[in-house]
Amino acid sequence: MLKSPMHQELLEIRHLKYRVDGRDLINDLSMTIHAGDVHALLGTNGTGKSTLAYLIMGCEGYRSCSGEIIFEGKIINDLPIHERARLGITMAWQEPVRFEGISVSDYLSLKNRLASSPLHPFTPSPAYYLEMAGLNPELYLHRMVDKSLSGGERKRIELASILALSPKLAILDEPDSGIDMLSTQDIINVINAFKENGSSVLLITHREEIALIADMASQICGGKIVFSGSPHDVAEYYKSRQCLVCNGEVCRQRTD
Ligand SMILES: Nc1ncnc2c1ncn2[C@@H]1O[C@H](COP(=O)(O)OP(=O)(O)OP(=O)(O)O)[C@@H](O)[C@H]1O
Repeated sequence: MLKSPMHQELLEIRHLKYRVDGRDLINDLSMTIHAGDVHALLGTNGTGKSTLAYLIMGCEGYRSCSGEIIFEGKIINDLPIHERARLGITMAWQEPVRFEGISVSDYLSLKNRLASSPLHPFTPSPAYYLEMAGLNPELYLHRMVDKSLSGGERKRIELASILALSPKLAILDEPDSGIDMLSTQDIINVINAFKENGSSVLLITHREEIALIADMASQICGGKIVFSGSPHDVAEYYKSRQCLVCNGEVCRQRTD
């Protein structure tokens, strides 16, 4: 899969709307992610971050939206999830998937798209991906992907597997959620590894210290992007928000 030239628009979302039971979960949302960038999406609970991720990925039940989702210049609204994956969009779920009956090493080898490319000068091993995700390969390569792994360990293995896929766009939905032992530095290492791999990242988080490692950031509120800019500016804006559970009204008044 050829990488996009750096800094061209990789993903453009134009006037996206997604309505459930008479409520706009995503409300006229527009944003752009440039090739090679880590773009942080900051927002409090229930503001539509995961919904946006599912819409970009084209998950079941999330395809009847209006507006445009454009990937590398092509409107992908009508494409099912597997075709979007084939284009190079991949997502790490908030709650990682469990693949039982397979070793961690085999699981990461299956996902290692670079290993099947004879053109790639350096094929990272499963051990490399595990280390990038903060797990000691000696302790984990031969473990089985089953219930004996803790939630945090599964999440790290999931992140390692997304890295191995080397996607054009990795959507990381709260990579730090539910795993207090996944330190900020570990997350920074993983994000940097994505960048080194040439992947762009949509980094979903509600922690401004995580957003600060991005190249660009946007704040989502009430299903709408209310502010985009440098991670520092967006983090400052986010810290000064006046609502705990945000429906977008207060933020929209600030930007109108
Ligand atoms: N299928 C659905 N039907 C009705 N409401 C939904 C549905 N999916 C999501 N919602 C609601 O839409 C809002 C946005 O949900 P979403 O999961 O996108 O929030 P989030 O920003 O990812 O929140 P968190 O930080 O808590 O994960 C929430 O109020 C949620 O309850």
